[in-house]
Amino acid sequence: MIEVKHIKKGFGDKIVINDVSAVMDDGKCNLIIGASGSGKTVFMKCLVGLFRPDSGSILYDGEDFTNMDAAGKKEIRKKIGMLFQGSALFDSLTVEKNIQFPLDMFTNWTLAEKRKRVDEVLDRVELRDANKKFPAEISGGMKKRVGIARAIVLNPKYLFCDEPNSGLDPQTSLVIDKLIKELTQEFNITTVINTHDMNSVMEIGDKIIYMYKGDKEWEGNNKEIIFSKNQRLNEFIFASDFLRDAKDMRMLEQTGKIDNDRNMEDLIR
Ligand SMILES: Nc1ncnc2c1ncn2[C@@H]1O[C@H](COP(=O)(O)OP(=O)(O)OP(=O)(O)O)[C@@H](O)[C@H]1O
Repeated sequence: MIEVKHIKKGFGDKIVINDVSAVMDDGKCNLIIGASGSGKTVFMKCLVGLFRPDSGSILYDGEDFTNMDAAGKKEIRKKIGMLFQGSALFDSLTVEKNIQFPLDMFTNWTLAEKRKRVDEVLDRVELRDANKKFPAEISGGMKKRVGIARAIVLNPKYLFCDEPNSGLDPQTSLVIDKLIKELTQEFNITTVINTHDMNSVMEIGDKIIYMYKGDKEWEGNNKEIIFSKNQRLNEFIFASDFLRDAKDMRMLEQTGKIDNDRNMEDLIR
């Protein structure tokens, strides 16, 4: 569990994160959503220690990360996996060397042990036989899988994903979302995801935190979001007429006012 308590972060006299508190749950996909510039990336960077908040604290399973010394922070960082936007693979390294990289950095394992672990995670993300390929030789979806394999190779307790679906088609995005959700549940990882993708919000949003101009404007899950009366959230999520109609239909459906078994042909005839 990650607890965020009253963090503030600004640059010069511009406040970017304004007294935000939140809890990121174990075994859950915790999504941060919000318009461009609302502070999602700065928030995530505060969480992983790339930015130091101006005030407030961040606790990793009860340990105060914000005020730890460098050695303590390094120990927490070893438990963090990161999936970067655009996968951020090393182009000159093969798939297996990319995945092996964190093992080279953080373990004293033998080469045989590292290879075994790389094969295990490649198998888990369903990328068997891709070991010797270079990033340029694989698709965007496969690159994401390699990024995920690298992020989980050290068995992280916490997983951060920055826009995991950027650049992917809707179907591949769903497959990647499903994989992240499965891994989160399987290994009881505290997963934090920055996303703009409304499919992800609806599919894997166990907890959704909506940021608006540096404030936490709304928090809930993918069932509650349909019924939210928060106007800013609704304007953000259901931006088009089509999505507004879809929301209305879903609400009617969930409140039992639409019979799902009705014969649609009768209705439109
Ligand atoms: N290092 C920095 N120095 C100064 N201002 C910054 C810095 N990083 C971010 N900002 C400002 O903080 C605000 C929030 O930026 P942030 O990148 O967190 O937004 P975001 O919600 O992640 O947007 P997007 O969805 O476009 O990635 C922006 O106004 C940005 O210009």
